[in-house]
Amino acid sequence: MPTEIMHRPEDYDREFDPDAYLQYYFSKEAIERGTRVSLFALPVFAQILLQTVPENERQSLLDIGAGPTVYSALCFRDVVKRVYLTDYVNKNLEILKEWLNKTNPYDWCPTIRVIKRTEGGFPPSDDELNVIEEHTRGIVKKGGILWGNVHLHTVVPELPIKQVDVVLSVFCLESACHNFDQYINCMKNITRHLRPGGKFVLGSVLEDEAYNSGRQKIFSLLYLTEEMIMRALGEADIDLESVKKYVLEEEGVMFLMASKRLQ
Ligand SMILES: C[S@@+](CC[C@H](N)C(=O)[O-])C[C@H]1O[C@@H](n2cnc3c(N)ncnc32)[C@H](O)[C@@H]1O
Repeated sequence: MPTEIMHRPEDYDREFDPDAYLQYYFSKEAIERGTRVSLFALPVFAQILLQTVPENERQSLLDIGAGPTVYSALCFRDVVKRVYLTDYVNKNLEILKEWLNKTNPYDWCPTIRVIKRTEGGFPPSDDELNVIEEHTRGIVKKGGILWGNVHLHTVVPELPIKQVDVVLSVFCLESACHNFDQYINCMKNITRHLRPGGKFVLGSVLEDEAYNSGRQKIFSLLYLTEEMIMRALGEADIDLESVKKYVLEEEGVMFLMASKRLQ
């Protein structure tokens, strides 16, 4: 048996394959094989924001480490007016731009169907799916597709700090960090974009050290416990009393939403 190569955080630009990732996690077959837990958690958080935050306080959302995926924008399409999708890997940004310009054949309808199922109501028609995707394109056009690096003080250099209403990051930090000190630092970097009182949404793998990014290309993960993540959030000005979290032990993931402290 060949030994699998373990890719490291510094290998993303060279080794991450957006097509393999989408195929493995978001193709019709993958979605039917086992639903992505993100597609359960994010619509629930979106609904909470819709019901509890006044419209003028939820104008913008920044997804850090979106990869080639647009599901965050799909889930929050009725919550905010502008979505910024960002990633470190230029190949991912190219796929996102192709989606925006409708030149990428990738089919997001299976994902939208699952999001709609979580949201409740009747199964959507094909026309409804198209309307949802078009509306989502509109809010990403108002925001943008931008490069970012969680190791930078200003993660997305084109965006000012302390301005965004909702910062979201799913399965990114544990991919990008070698050790816990780096993780804490990156957590501070990403929440710096959030305005005081803004909402932070995090999806994280728990207690694992590697994942398959598609076609058996394995990347390392920083081993994290729930306690470590809470400690990092506390150091990054997140109000720990405000944390609403879902821990899915079987899946080895945690999703949470919390507020940034007012000062
Ligand atoms: C496991 S994928 C998650 C993608 C997407 N958020 C999702 O939920 O499917 C990890 C992502 O983190 C990005 N990433 C890795 N290092 C990064 C860094 N230093 N700064 C920003 N993003 C990074 C990768 O390019 C990749 O898109």
